[in-house]
Amino acid sequence: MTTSRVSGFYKLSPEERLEKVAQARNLSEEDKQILSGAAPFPLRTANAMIENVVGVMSIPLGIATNFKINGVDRFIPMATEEPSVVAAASNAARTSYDLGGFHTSLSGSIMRGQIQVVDITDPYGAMARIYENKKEILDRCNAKDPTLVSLGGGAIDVEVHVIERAKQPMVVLHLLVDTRDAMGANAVNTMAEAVAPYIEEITSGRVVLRIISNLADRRLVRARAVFSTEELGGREVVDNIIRAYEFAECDPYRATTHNKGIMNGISAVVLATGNDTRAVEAGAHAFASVTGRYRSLTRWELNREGNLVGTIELPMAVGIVGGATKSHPTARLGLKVMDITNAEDLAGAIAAVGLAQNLAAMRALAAEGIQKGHMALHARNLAMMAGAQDDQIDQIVKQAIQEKDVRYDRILELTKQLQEGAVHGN
Ligand SMILES: CC(C)(COP(=O)([O-])OP(=O)([O-])OC[C@H]1O[C@@H](n2cnc3c(N)ncnc32)[C@H](O)[C@@H]1OP(=O)([O-])[O-])[C@@H](O)C(=O)NCCC(=O)NCCSC(=O)C[C@@](C)(O)CC(=O)[O-]
Ligand SMILES: NC(=O)C1=CN([C@@H]2O[C@H](COP(=O)(O)OP(=O)(O)OC[C@H]3O[C@@H](n4cnc5c(N)ncnc54)[C@H](OP(=O)(O)O)[C@@H]3O)[C@@H](O)[C@H]2O)C=CC1
Repeated sequence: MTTSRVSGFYKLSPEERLEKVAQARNLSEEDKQILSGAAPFPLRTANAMIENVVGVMSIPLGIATNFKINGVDRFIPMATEEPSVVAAASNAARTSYDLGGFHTSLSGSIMRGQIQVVDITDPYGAMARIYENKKEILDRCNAKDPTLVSLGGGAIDVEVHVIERAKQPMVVLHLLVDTRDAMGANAVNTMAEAVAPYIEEITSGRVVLRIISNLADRRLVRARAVFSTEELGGREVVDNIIRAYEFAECDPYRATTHNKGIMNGISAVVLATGNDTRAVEAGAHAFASVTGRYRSLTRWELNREGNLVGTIELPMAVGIVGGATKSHPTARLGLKVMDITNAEDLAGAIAAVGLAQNLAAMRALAAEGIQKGHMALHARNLAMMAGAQDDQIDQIVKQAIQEKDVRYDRILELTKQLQEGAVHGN
């Protein structure tokens, strides 16, 4: 892989950017057609993916630059409708590049399936009977997914919880399943449904729900990076970033927006790789409140050299097989662009983007304010809304930024002026 540290990538045309990525990653002509949207997403594929299909909806796909993750340079595909997100991620990653980039780890690839058992008279007796029959439970589950077992995964353990606060006590069996390179919801749900009649037999209770839990606390990803205080704008800016982080740690109103900023990056990569954005988002927000207080998913501190150290920790249930990861042609290429061939590296890359995204937003908030960078990029959107032609957008945006007036009204005026001028000029 050539370097991901590409200065001025954003100044190239979309075709030139694609060519750079294609050269670095050996993309074929067909790959390029798919990524650029020149090869339309087949309706037949869409119709096989969801129900009542009438068409497809396109979302822009950008490439974040400057990411070095565990010593490997990676281009990061991001699918998002929000301006300044890709720029921000690239901007923050840039300030960590020369200090070694991002380092990541994953606690495992274990998901939890929950089996809820009600109408039980002796919940603690039932709990004991489940543990006594653990081997048979796991064998029955694993018989349902020989592929997963052959890959070193499968059901590996059970946990039993008694919920006493319910109107009637209930027993909840957690099936712990190593889903390897798959997100695992279908695999886990299949096992949970298959084993439920046996659980009823053991417990003399009645099973109601049999479903995966999205609080994937046995699949925690962690990322760490050191960011250059000098490149972030100096000690005052960095001190303000730490104050901003402390604000999020202590106040749920701020923490929610802080974490939304993190998810700007995370959801964009999750979507670009065909993974389930809702599963990751639900897991992230639940994890942010497991202590009983909703808090930041990141932590920020200074190292001995006075540089900023950022860390992030959250559940990351993503796969490189299963779901839409292989059936969606662009998602498949998302992994190729990143040069990722296992779910662990994918989880690490997503966490790195979340960390960078958080820093970029906090730096802007703690220095010049978010609107300067964000609105300058949003202005292109506004110009298009105002009816500007492709060759008029740059001029209108430049003028609005110069005037420090990036509002739709003003951009509409500028667009009209330019278009009337062009008509009169004729
Ligand atoms: C927007 C920037 C990056 C400009 O920042 P800048 O200082 O004008 O950028 P620069 O010209 O000095 O360039 C620095 C690097 O940024 C990147 N970059 C620079 N411009 C572009 C561009 N047009 N397209 C793509 N990449 C760009 C690029 O990597 C470039 O490196 P180079 O290529 O020159 O070596 C900066 O102001 C920034 O990081 N802002 C933060 C924006 C942000 O966080 N947006 C998220 C949406 S707001 C939100 O939803 C979340 C929030 C804010 O509420 C969360 C929270 O509250 O915590
Ligand atoms: N609450 C939630 O989050 C829910 C999410 N979903 C959806 O479930 C989907 C994800 O489920 P998932 O189980 O991952 O998808 P799949 O069932 O499509 O894929 C998983 C299967 O792929 C096979 N496989 C092949 N290679 C590997 C490998 N290297 N590692 C692991 N498995 C491998 C396995 O066996 P085999 O070949 O036998 O299939 C495995 O069971 C997503 O679309 C998600 O939206 C569904 C319900 C609820």
